[in-house]
Order: sequence, then C-alpha cells, then structure tokens
Amino acid sequence: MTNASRGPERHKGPVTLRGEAIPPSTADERLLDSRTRDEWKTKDAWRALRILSEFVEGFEELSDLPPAVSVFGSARNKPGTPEWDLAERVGAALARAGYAVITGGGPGMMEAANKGAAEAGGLSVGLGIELPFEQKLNDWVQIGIDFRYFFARKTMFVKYASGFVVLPGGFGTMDELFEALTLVQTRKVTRFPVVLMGTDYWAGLLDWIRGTMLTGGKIGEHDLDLICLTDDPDKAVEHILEADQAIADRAAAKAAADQKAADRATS
Ligand SMILES: CC(C)=CCNc1ncnc2c1ncn2[C@@H]1O[C@H](COP(=O)(O)O)[C@@H](O)[C@H]1O
Repeated sequence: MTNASRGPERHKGPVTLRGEAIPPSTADERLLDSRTRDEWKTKDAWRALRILSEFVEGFEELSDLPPAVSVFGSARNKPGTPEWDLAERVGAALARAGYAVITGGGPGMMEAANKGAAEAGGLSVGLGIELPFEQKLNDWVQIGIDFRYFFARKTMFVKYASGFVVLPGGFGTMDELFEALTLVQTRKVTRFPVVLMGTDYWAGLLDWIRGTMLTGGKIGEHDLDLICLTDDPDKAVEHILEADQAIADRAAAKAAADQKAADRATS
C-alpha cells in the first residue's frame, strides 16, 4: 500500500480524499452533466441536501465577518510579476481600510491578495472550490471554506462583500465580473461597487462594451456607472468606501424619516 499523503489530494467540501479514493469527476460535474440522467431520480434529492449544507456552512462561518471586499483575478499569475504585485497591494490597502479580503483561496492573484491582506494585519478569507486537479487553499488564507458547488460559493462572494475588485484574469474572473454587473443591473444588489484594476488589460473589453454593446442598445449608459477603472489601490479602496458611505447615509436618512413619521402618528 502506498502512503496516501504523498499522492494527489482532492477537497470535497469538508472531506479530503487522497490516492485511490479520488473520484474521476467533481460534484459540480456530476450535478450538471446531463449524461448522468440515470442518477437524477436516485441521487439528486441527496445532492440537494449537500447543496443546502454548503449554504448552512458558509452562512455560519461568514456571518461574523467584518465589512469585506471580494477580490478576483487570474489563478495563473506567478509571484514577482507586476499583476501579482498589484493584487498584493490592493489586498493590503483594503486591509488597512478595515476590510476583510475574500478570494477564491487559490493561487495567482488570489494568493497575492490574501498575502497582502494578511501581512497588513487584515482578515484573509479563501472560498475554495473542488476542481478536477489537485488544489489546496493558499497559505495566506486565515478563514477557509472548501465548496463543492460553484453557485453556493458565488453567493458567499456577493453576500459578504461591500464590493468587488476585479484584477486581470481569464474565464473564471470574467464570470465573477459579469455576475456582479448583472446583479447590479437587475437590482438584486444595490450600490455594489465594481472596481476593475489593470487599465491596459481591461481597455479592449471596455471599448467593446461601449462601442458595440452600448451602441447596439444591449445595455444602458447608466449600467456602466458603477464600474471604476484604476491602477491605484488607494483609489479602489476610496471608491468602495464612498459606496459604503452612501449606503450608510441612505439608511440614516430612511431611519430619520421613519422616526419622524412615527412621532407624527403618536402626537
Ligand atoms: C493553477 C490553477 C488553474 C488553479 C485553479 N484554482 C482555482 N482555485 C480557486 N478558485 C479558482 C481557481 N481557478 C479559478 N478560480 C476562480 O475563478 C477566478 C480565476 O479564474 P481565471 O484564472 O481568471 O480563469 C478566481 O477569482 C476564482 O474565484
């Protein structure tokens, strides 16, 4: 028998699998693949309970977080590159402003942002995902949760954050960016700031959004209002702080108006 700890490892929610115990597919894949039709009747009801347990676990662990910001970006960047440095600096700037930093808990920009936050004395959170290849939370994560299902994990990124910082990245990063923009556009979240960092990287996409999407009437001018584009970590933090302040001001104004109405009713 081989020593299982020397081989590859897979995290499936709270479960760690090594060696022969690693299944050939992931939980997300088994749920979503229509070729597993024969399992729908027998397995999906149990899967629903596992999905529920991911929400319960996430809500339980994250409900005491201080105000937080979710930071996204490529899993592929290596330390020592300008983009890694930018991610580390924005993690640190957010921590100094009192925000916990939530990332996908993986390598690349996620690790850089977690490192920046942890070294600046902030709280560094990683929401990992089961992937079909070996994967572990990066060493800078202080609170880590491993998810089986992408959609449960994505709820946590939005629910516990005051905003998103999006660094250069690939499909995963685009998915997270456009989910945030869709939630803002459809008013599922209100005043949720989205900061794009890396002006050169985003220029082509933003030109296309303005030149093709907007001109073609597929979005409205105001849909772009909440995007802030910058290379400056302090400006990114300032933008999120301003959005938080606007929410606080609105809540205070509403509380004052409610109190006035209550006073009038009792006088
Ligand atoms: C080396 C490698 C590819 C590791 C993948 N390991 C990962 N671990 C955790 N989250 C991830 C990972 N890959 C993609 N993501 C998610 O998708 C985004 C990055 O995807 P991408 O590299 O831009 O498309 C991250 O913000 C993260 O939330």
